Amino acid sequence: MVEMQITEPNTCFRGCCTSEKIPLHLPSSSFSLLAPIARGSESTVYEAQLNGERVAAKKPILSTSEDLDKFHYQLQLICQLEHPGLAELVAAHARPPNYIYFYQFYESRNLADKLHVEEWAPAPELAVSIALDLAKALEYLHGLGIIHRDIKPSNILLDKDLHSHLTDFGLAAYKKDLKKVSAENWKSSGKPTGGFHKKNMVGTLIYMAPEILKKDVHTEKSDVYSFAISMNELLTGVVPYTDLRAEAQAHTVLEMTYTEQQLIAKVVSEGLRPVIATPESGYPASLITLIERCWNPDPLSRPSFREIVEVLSVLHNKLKPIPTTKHCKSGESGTMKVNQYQEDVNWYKQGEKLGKKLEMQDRNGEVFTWLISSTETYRPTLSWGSFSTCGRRETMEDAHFMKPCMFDDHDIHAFGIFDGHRGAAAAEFSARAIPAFLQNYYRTESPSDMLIEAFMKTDAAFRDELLLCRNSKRITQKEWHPGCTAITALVMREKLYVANAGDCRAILNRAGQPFPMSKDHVASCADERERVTNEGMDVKWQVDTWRVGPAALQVTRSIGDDDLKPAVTARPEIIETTLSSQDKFLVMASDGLWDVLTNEDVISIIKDTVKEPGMCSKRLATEAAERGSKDNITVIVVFLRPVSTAERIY
Ligand SMILES: Nc1ncnc2c1ncn2[C@@H]1O[C@H](COP(=O)(O)OP(=O)(O)OP(=O)(O)O)[C@@H](O)[C@H]1O
Ligand SMILES: [Mn+2]
Ligand SMILES: [Mn+2]
Repeated sequence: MVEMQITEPNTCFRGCCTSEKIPLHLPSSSFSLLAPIARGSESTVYEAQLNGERVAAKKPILSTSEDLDKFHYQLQLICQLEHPGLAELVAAHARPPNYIYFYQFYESRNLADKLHVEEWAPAPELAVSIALDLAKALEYLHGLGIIHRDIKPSNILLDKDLHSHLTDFGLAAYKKDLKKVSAENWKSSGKPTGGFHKKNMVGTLIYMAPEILKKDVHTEKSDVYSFAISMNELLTGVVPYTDLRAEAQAHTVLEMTYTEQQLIAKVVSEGLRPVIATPESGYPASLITLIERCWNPDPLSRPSFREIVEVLSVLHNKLKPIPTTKHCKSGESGTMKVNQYQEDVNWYKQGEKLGKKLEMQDRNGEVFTWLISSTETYRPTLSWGSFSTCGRRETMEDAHFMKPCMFDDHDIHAFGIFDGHRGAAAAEFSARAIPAFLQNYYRTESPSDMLIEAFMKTDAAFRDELLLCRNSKRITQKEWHPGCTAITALVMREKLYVANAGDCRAILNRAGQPFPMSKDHVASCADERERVTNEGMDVKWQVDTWRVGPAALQVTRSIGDDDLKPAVTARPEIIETTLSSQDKFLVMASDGLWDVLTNEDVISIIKDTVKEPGMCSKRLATEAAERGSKDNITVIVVFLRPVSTAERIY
């Protein structure tokens, strides 16, 4: 216990904080900060010496006068507290230039580290006694009219006898002061621990009551909810939702992941809760029932801490010590590590190899009439460029190709974008195979047929190749079914054909207006949903949208995805049009762009960008990333009219 000398007048710099117990200003010689223990977004906690004793020094980052006001508010509040279940403030320094809280040092770390770093599994009677300590402390706080607002295992400190002490009063406030706070204010004032700071969001979010996630005002009952989530974590040893949550985003494919937004939605509207402790683990049913009551969606149905203390006290008296059991660690869920399945397959190369095979086939010198120059007089003048970025994703699964002057003809050009899911394999393969097929399928009836053939044949070839690799054990994972969406534009003299399967998109700037050259094939589109269902594949609303089959694919057409064939077809939809001088440029992109930019946005962004297709592509991708796109982004811009040098140079 640290014995403190108090120098009068014992107040903070402003004179608003007073205490009879602890000093509020200290000679600088009396303390020294040693190593930092924890760095939060709003404060750093140090191991420190105060008059020769070991303490924890919490130094908040105070950069605005608001922060200073908050410090004084918090200090006044903490000075009122005295309870064995709360971390004990032994001194404070509340004068410039130093604003520091000094707490008694609790040596057995915080409950989160204890559970997840140390993998500590307390015997049931110890877990119940920790819960009881905590419930008593909260009953005490609520009795003073104070709401803690940040109950979570990392704010529960254990002393050497494993008694718990609630700390971190950074968000604690008198209930009377909270009433007036509007949702908006709260959102910004609760920035650091309150969790609306993106970086820290998840850690705290999972303890927040549904009404808080809906931005209602905190009440005692929201503390009850956070208490329940924390106690269940103590009983199970599992971080809430880690069985569901993983790093990757549920995007085109739902890879068992829950993004933050989706988690909120589920907790709020579907009553999702962490997996609850089971009676087999040695906990009495009444404790499990109590937790369920405490995380009831309706705050009014949750018990008060007075009642919780009653129930826990009875339990505590009843529980006989039983041997400790080791927690079962939650499994490595989530992101598929595709690279582990396929070590030495280069899918670009596989696609190229296919092209070589096709070239060797006999062409017979046959040329179809549609390949012969038409009599139309209009000819677009093309210039093209592309840009692609991994964006915020860890892996790049987009691929593309640009093939000008096909068939050695200056008036025939092709461009394609492929957006992979469940790995990049299908996208990389298709980016080489599609142009190869186009080169070799001119004996079809029409350019549209040629495009359809190219897609269908590429899909078949890719799935064959995958099977081959599986049989030769170059791919070890049986249940790996990579796929990609695909879009390909073919400019043939004055004609433009766009083949699309999936959710990439192409638009023309026609007379200044966006002119769609493709339709998104996603399960949220009723026609597509019906088509897939008729093919005998389930389409269900999952997490955030309609999704296809067990793989929960968001798109309804793709190359690959052999677990979903034939319902998720590779057959593209073709849109064709005749180009005229009205048509300024074509923009094609993967959904990473269209997720955040409308067709109109795209047209207007190019309008004020240097008229160089590569730069336009880059500008669009950058803009999309800035607007929050979380996906890979690939853009191809094709100007269809001569661009003046003045504009090019800018
Ligand atoms: N009195 C103490 N004794 C030992 N360790 C402490 C003490 N106070 C804090 N810590 C350690 O520092 C960590 C952060 O403390 P605290 O929650 O008060 O800071 P914070 O900056 O508000 O954190 P947060 O990121 O939750 O907002 C605790 O989880 C604990 O590991
Ligand atoms: Mn904390
Ligand atoms: Mn905090």
